[in-house]
Amino acid sequence: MLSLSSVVTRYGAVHALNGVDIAVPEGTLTAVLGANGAGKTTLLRTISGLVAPAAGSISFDGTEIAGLPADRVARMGLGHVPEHGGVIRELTVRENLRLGGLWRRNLAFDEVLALFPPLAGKLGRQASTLSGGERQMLAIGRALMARPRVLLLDEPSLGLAPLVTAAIMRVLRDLRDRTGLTVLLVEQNARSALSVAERAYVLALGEVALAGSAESISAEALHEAYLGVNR
Ligand SMILES: Nc1ncnc2c1ncn2[C@@H]1O[C@H](COP(=O)(O)OP(=O)(O)OP(=O)(O)O)[C@@H](O)[C@H]1O
Repeated sequence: MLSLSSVVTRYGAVHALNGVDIAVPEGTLTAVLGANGAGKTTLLRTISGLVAPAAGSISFDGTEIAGLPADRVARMGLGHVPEHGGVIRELTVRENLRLGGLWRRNLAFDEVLALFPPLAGKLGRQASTLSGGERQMLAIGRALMARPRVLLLDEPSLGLAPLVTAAIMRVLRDLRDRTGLTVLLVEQNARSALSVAERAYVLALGEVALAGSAESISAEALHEAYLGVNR
């Protein structure tokens, strides 16, 4: 459904992505792991049109989307939850959710609240008063309001306690299982991501250092790929 081929993204002289090939099959949860600076955020920003790749191809449902503006990519059905969620703290939970579905007639309000019960009782609360976990739920909920076909998630576990992270991962798994949503999950928290993903890629210095089914990626191989051993 979504596939990247030989994608290169540069910031000036820095090659943040250096010829990346990644395939995200429809209805699956694919994880991209890697250390700080490996290129994970750049990968999602390149897919969603926030930065244009210098080379390579990104195909979404057979359409070439590399370099298209972010609003067009979003309307095609790619929802992006940025690092730290991008929730607007001054707005209420309800207002944040409404913003996510602004250009959709058929809002997914009740479905989103059913997925994240803690938000249902706090619709009138300012987002700044939420806990870290609730804010991440709101960020994911806001992206779901636009009824995306693919959800791109940038480190949803960042700064969250293990139990809260586990709850978020369960929601992602349920979404995939019940609605067939396709998810590309970028994480430093390899253990959490591998517990719900079918396939995983490990990025190191802008390149895919390791790829395979989630079960096939051993702790040792992960460690080596993170540390750049044998490179
Ligand atoms: N706007 C920018 N200008 C210049 N260099 C950048 C910019 N954004 C990222 N980089 C560099 O590109 C490389 C990849 O960064 P990126 O943020 O994609 O990695 P990451 O894996 O998401 O790391 P993190 O987990 O810290 O967010 C790093 O070397 C980073 O310093």
